[in-house]
Amino acid sequence: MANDKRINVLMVSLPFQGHINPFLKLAKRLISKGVHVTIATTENARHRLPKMPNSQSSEIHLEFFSDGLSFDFDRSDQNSLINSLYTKGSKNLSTLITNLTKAQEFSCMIVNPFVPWAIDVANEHGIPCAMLWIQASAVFSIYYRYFKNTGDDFQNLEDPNEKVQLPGLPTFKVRDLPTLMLPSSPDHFKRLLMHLYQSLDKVKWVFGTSFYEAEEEIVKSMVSLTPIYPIGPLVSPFLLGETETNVFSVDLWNAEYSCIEWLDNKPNSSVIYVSFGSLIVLSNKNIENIATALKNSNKPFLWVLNPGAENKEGGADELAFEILKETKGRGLVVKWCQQERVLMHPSVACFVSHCGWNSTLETLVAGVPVIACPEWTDQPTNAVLVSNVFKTGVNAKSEEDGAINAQELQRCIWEVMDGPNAEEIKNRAMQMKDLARKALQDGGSSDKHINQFIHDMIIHNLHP
Ligand SMILES: O=c1ccn([C@@H]2O[C@H](COP(=O)(O)OP(=O)(O)O[C@H]3O[C@H](CO)[C@@H](O)[C@H](O)[C@H]3O)[C@@H](O)[C@H]2O)c(=O)[nH]1
Repeated sequence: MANDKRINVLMVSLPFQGHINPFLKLAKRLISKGVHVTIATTENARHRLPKMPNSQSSEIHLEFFSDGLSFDFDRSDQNSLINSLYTKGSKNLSTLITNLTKAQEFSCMIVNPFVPWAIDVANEHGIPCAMLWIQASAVFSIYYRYFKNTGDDFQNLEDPNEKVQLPGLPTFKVRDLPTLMLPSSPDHFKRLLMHLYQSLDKVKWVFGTSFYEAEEEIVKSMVSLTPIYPIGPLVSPFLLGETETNVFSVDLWNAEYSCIEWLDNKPNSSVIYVSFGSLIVLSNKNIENIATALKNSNKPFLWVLNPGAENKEGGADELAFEILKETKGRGLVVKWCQQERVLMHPSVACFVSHCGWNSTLETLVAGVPVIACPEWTDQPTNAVLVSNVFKTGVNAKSEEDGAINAQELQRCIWEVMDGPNAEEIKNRAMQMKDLARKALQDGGSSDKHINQFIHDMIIHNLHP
């Protein structure tokens, strides 16, 4: 084993876009402070993420291990993927670490929460472990109280309208909680989260991708339990007004650059941007309801109906064609765009979003008001954060079956763009933009947490 005392960090994440990108952003921060970073992800990333930075051209060293499944296995079968990662992926990661540590010593392994078995692998190898929580600190805190059963906070999860009052958070309803803890969620997710929370005593540091000023009360409420240190917003440097010297993000699909030219020809603060992230497959009913709201809103719109939206029912492309015909050139429908550039474009007025955490953080940094249409996992909770904590948008009430309601969406678009509260929402969004940028600047709250982490690793290297 090498005996030099430089700081080498090994990060472990699955190659989903919303999972690996925050790791790449953190890697950039650490590298800028002299830390050497290796990221290990599963082999299928090579095919899944066409724009993955390659090890030769980037300062990040990339390593791959097999998740134990064949190349053509359908990984949307999450139960099989999780099982294979537990039985085979963990062994393959361990072998990789054995080989890597012949040449270098790792001061820390930073793991993605959705691979909790990696915490055990770090422990077996005697490497101090940190976790980068890739969702809102609020979600970390809610799961914590549920999976560690810290009190009687959750009386009746069967009733979506039951109220839940948790420290540091506004009053929630059961329907606003992260869906993975609800009775309707498949057991494999609950087992995974239970394992994660049971393993927390083996984790030396928990970091969040958010920033202190956005979730101050929540962060404070965790101090006496397991503290979470926000080190974000971990978003693209472009959004933060920094120059991007190297590729530090990956994209699932190639972006359609025509969007920016199209936006260039629209008046300031006039366009509704619509996107549901990289995983959600919109039902035809939801596509139709969004289309109706956009048509009746009478404003220009840019809609990302991504390749995933070619849903099992079929017909998303035909529906998109119909919308464009009916709105007579007011809209543009694309399969993928450079979201960060779209959000920073002066023509964009608001974002109709599923409230995936990365998109939510990006809206905070860009100062763009949100109309939240959450679907599952952390999105309902993020939607409440947007409307009741950040106060940078509104939460569109869904129908009883969870579908998007066209009239409600149209009303929310009006509220955010033209209603009596529109100015206040925009002002609040601009305040958050300012706070988000300051957090990562020298001496900002996130910068201090990153410096403290590096300091702790140096001390550990000196006194292992
Ligand atoms: O046309 C597009 C659309 C999206 N994006 C980017 O894709 C990412 C999407 O991430 P996110 O908003 O987090 O959504 P998902 O891809 O759906 O992320 C999954 O993972 C997140 C992190 O765990 C969770 O918060 C979400 O609920 C879950 O669906 C963002 O960085 C966007 O900028 C683009 O670049 N171009």
